Amino acid sequence: MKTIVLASGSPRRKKLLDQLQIPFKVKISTVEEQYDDALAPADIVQMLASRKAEDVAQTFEDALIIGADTIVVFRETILEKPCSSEAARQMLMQLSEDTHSVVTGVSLYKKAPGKKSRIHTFFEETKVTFGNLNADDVQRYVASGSPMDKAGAYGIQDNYGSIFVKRIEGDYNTVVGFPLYAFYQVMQDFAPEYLTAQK
Ligand SMILES: Cc1cn([C@H]2C[C@H](O)[C@@H](COP(=O)(O)OP(=O)(O)OP(=O)(O)O)O2)c(=O)[nH]c1=O
Repeated sequence: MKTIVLASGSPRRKKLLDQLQIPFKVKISTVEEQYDDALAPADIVQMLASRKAEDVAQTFEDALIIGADTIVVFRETILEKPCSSEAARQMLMQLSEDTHSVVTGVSLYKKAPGKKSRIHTFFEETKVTFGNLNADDVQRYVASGSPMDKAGAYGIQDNYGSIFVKRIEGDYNTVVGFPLYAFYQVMQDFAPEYLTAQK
């Protein structure tokens, strides 16, 4: 039986994929998120997304495996998940009153018995502009613990986190970690059998 597998431990990605109302499993990949800093952001997220999908694909025979990765880029520097509360506070203050990019890569790995495996990887970018951040608001948000598992130290969907965002240009869901619109477009072309099989 054909299975869709989300190769991600991110609850936000699971929630977004749930919105398509197609059944899927979750299996978290164990790949280390390492990359060469000299690579372009789009190449980094696509490489990591495909590694996550390939890793999880090893345990399935007839499946579509989906990997994803998100990074924040500010003035050509990549901001990952903060390593401490202080790092989170500094990251957020750095983003105040300025525009940064959130880049998410998604990789679809299709495996079927007797057929050659196929992989399709793409990325989406959304520009996010923060307003003038108040130190007390940042402190309160950092104290909530929420920034710690998020690239750039914020979640646009979070309580407090959302009040920093003045404007975005691009798909909101790319910032949350899974560009649902682009994903559905790609699915119709690359893996329509996984959409029809579930209807
Ligand atoms: C900027 C931003 C990031 N994020 C999240 C998306 C990602 O989950 C996380 C970036 O880390 P990722 O390494 O992309 O993903 P992950 O470690 O959470 O999960 P996995 O590797 O198993 O797929 O930051 C938000 O939830 N909201 C935001 O506004």
